[in-house]
Amino acid sequence: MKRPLGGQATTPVKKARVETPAETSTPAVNASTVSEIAGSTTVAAVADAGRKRRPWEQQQQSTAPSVDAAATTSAAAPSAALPRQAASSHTTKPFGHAGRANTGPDSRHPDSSHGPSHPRGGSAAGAPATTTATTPAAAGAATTKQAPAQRKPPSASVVDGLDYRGLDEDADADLGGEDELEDAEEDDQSASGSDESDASDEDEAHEHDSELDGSDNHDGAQQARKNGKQHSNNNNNNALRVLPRWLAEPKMIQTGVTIDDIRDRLDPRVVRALTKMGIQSLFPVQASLLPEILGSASSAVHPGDLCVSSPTGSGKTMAFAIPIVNKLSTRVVPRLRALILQPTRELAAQVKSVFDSLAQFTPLTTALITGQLSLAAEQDLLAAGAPSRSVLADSVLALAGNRSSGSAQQATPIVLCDVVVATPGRLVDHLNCNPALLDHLEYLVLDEADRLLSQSYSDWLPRVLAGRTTRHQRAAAQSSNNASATLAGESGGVGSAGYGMVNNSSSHVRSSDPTSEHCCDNVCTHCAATRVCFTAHAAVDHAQTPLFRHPNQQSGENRSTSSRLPSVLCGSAERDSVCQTCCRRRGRCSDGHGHDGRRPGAAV
Ligand SMILES: Nc1ncnc2c1ncn2[C@@H]1O[C@H](COP(=O)(O)OP(=O)(O)OP(=O)(O)O)[C@@H](O)[C@H]1O
Repeated sequence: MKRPLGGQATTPVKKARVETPAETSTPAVNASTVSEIAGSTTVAAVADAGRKRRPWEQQQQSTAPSVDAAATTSAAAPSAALPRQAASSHTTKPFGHAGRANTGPDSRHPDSSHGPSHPRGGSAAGAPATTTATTPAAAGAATTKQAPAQRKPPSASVVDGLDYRGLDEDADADLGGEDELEDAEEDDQSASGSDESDASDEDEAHEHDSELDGSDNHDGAQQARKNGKQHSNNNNNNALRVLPRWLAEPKMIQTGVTIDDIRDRLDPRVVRALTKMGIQSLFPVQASLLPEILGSASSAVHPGDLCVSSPTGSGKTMAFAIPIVNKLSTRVVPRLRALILQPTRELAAQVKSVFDSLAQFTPLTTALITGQLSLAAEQDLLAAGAPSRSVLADSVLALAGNRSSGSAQQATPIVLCDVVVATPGRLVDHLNCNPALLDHLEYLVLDEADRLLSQSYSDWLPRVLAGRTTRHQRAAAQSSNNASATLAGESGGVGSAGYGMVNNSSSHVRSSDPTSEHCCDNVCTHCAATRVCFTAHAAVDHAQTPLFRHPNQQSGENRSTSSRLPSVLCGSAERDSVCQTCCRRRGRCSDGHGHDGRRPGAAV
């Protein structure tokens, strides 16, 4: 019974494809993209509806359309093969355009909060369901002029759940901002017309839905802009801004960086270890960090504090382990120069194995201090570096004059391992036994920093800072050269005078100033791949914690010159793989995780 209609509808579709290749490419893309979401059956309905309008559209251009003609055309759209829902939509909508608008967005967005604005089934009499369709002439014009343009952007932009129409169409007007985050916030405010608290789930969903519901309005806004009279940023943002700028325009970093690209800055023994480990190219977080850190190390300018936040498994451990091993591999006298703190024993053991692998061709040793052994046994590890190196340890101790070779006890044990991976509680135990434990510390890594700082037991942090202070004061008192004078003037430097990098304040601002854009450059990495923001905005949060503040530093002191702790700070947890500043500003995490807006480390 419906077969003739269906047959009539099918034929023009194929003809349309042949006659206008440029136009047929758009429905083809539309069908393929929608099919991923709506399924092939619905796609056929959508595609057929679009194509079957063409004969009618041509008629619309030559003669004034009537409601009857439109109804007849739309009634011809569904074929017997179409699903009931699709057929119903086309039957009740007087115009193919309205029918498609009802079917398309609904099928693309299962949650479809805009559904009520397009009542499913409409009126039995075929009353227009949208404003566009209430005036036949206007509807005809809109259909013939807007249908091809309208199909392309929504289907291409929403298929992955993201909308980039603003980028494609308004790049000239929207890309002028300097502070992306601030711009995004302003955009949000201008779009919603209210304060930050309005940028909640509901508001964002409303924005999105409004964008999709008002596809006709969207086209109208496009047309208005093309007329050139309403070309202002505000209007564009109101019409097209769906995603915040920081999410729609992630910073892109160079990919495909290989070990060969940084080979000249790596110790050959480290390269050999990496090759043996099967690492040939760098993960994005490594490609972003390693050139920065290694370059600074080779030029004897310390990179300063770094705060990195990236998802679990993205390669952060290597990102800080490679430069540390590379730098320490040339040391002469073994001393504890790198301390990596982990929230759990298991994580500590994993990181130790990474350091062992990386340093396997170097004399560096790594000790695991997690409380799994007795305190005395761990002290032996620290003193010997490794059991196999006890002879060397004795020799060095003898040279140092701390004890004669073979003596049973020492007053102040010297730590001869180069790297210590510890849990905070056990570290404090050792600090109690040996206040000079961190005397030679150059690198402090707080891995999983948010977990470390959120632990109820956080006494370790002032103890570590106190250890730095002791060393700092001792260096200032014992030496009067420039380096130590600089140390005395700097609050927070734990680097020894021999390291020679804490006295170049200008070079420190670049990466130790958590508010600088360069800091963002250092750590904004995976956004493009994961569509989540984990930028250096988090660094601002971390920097506001006491972690970066020297005990003698006043709260109002300039952070860029005070946070001279030569460290690489990697903080991450799955919950915090989204920029927390953005979370607070948006009222939620962009990945759907809840966030209480509490500053990381606030409990400290
Ligand atoms: N450049 C690389 N090439 C190949 N594999 C790598 C590379 N970097 C790291 N890996 C591997 O990827 C895995 C995850 O790396 P890693 O543990 O460093 O990630 P992570 O971000 O530190 O994770 P977590 O947040 O759990 O600490 C490890 O098995 C590691 O060996």
